Amino acid sequence: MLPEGTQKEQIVVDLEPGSEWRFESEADENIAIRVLSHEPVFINSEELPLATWYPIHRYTKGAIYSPTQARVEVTSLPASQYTSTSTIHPQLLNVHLALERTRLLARRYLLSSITNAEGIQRGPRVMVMGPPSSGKTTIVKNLVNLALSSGMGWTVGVGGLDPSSPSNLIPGTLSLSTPSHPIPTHHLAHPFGSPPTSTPSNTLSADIPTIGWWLGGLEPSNKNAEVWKALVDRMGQEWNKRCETDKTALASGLIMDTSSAFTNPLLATKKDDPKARYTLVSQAVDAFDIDTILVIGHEKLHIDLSRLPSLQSKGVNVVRIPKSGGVVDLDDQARELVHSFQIRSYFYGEPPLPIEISNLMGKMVGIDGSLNPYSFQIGWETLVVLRVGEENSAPSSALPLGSSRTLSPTRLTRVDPSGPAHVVRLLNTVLAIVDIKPEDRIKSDKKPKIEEVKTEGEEIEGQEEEEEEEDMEEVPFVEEIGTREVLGFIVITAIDAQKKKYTILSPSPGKLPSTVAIAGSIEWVDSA
Ligand SMILES: Nc1ncnc2c1ncn2[C@@H]1O[C@H](COP(=O)(O)OP(=O)(O)OP(=O)(O)O)[C@@H](O)[C@H]1O
Repeated sequence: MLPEGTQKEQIVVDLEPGSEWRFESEADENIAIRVLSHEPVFINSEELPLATWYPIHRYTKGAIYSPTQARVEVTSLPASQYTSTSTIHPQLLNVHLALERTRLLARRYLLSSITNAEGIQRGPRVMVMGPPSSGKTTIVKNLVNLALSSGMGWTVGVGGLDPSSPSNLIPGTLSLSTPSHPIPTHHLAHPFGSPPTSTPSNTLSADIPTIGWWLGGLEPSNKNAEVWKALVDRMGQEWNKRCETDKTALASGLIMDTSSAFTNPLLATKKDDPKARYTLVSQAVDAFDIDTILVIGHEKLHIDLSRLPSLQSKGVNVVRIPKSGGVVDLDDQARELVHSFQIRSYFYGEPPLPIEISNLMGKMVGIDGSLNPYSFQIGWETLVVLRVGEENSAPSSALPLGSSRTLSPTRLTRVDPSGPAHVVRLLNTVLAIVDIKPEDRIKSDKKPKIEEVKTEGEEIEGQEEEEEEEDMEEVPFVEEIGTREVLGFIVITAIDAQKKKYTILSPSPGKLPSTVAIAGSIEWVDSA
């Protein structure tokens, strides 16, 4: 706080027409921005409100774009900041206008049966591809925000096929969300807004309905390719189901972020079809009926995809757009930090406004509230922890000579916490909770013990008295539950091997919606 009577010097950034002010805020740099002039100014195509402070939390990287001459005030200048007139906004606007035209024609067809020369009957379905740190997420966000700001009432679907930068859930998840208002860029936790499950309703970013599917890893690989395919198929079915009943969603279309692993032509190529290329790209195109692929920068990828027979036969339009000069190359440490932030804000809600910003004079945009996560103990036998996929089964070399594996690639393995290796592996593990219906149970003599979870850290009644030891190896559920949409996430924060109990962190109090959880390779330790 400044001593009374001292006037803090006003810091003003003047923006030339068509320029952007780029910033990278560091660990101790929380800033706020407000627009002083009457011309519109945008952050990732979300218009900043006039004369209202817009907070930007530490570690955020981004750019403020102004199509005309404009002035913004900042509370302090981050160490790394500059203005540039080389922006890709005009190209993004061109792409947006083409998509908007498709949406309008689709809506006329769907609502009034007015046909068009091109035979457009539904909105655009776009997939954005590019190498790591090429600006994929930023471009998706801009295109979504441009559509949501158009005043046409679109409800564009946002597909997250990049589990390392999940649209608005936890790293390791594939997601589908349908925002109805422009998505803000005030912190790096949720690039596409916060899921309603983790944040109370508010005025700025939350309340974005989101469905998630758990890969449990940060990218598709040859090892998890079959699980990935099953998840993507399910996502595609979900999207198509929605479009069958919701004409606005069908006309609004879908914009999809993808993993940078998609740029690897040999990803998921199998020995029995060695010539197959971009297998997972073709599969995603099929699952979502994608009609346009935007390739950022990468010339070879653009040519490869333009010539790919599976895409050519479907008439997929492959368009190359330039990479923004402002995109920041994120190293492993920065990525880990983002993941940790994302998981933390899933449980604790949006970070509170830093003191240096919350004390500002003048209007401030509405911000999300924090959450009160909840910790409790649950018995090993009560919480059934499973893993999905071949990765978790014994290596082929361990099989008897001459025999080959006939196991399903999406098979379930139950984690037996009594094995010392498992206990160590489960500590700090993020688990996805899956819904179990009565018909998912495989009938067996020994029934799985699925209990109600008691809250407030109480003992789970009756557990100690249980005489018959359950077979911890047995998976009492159909395989399909492993690739089902998830209900939420928990973290195992401690393990008591003597009492055979896990301590669990859950985003909200009350009993768990299900006691069947899927583990992956995502871990989290709260270091905030
Ligand atoms: N024009 C810009 N000015 C400043 N920063 C930018 C600009 N465009 C993107 N960034 C920042 O660069 C970083 C990387 O961009 P982004 O996350 O969009 O890339 P990506 O290709 O999706 O990355 P990933 O490899 O994680 O999938 C992000 O922090 C983003 O905010």
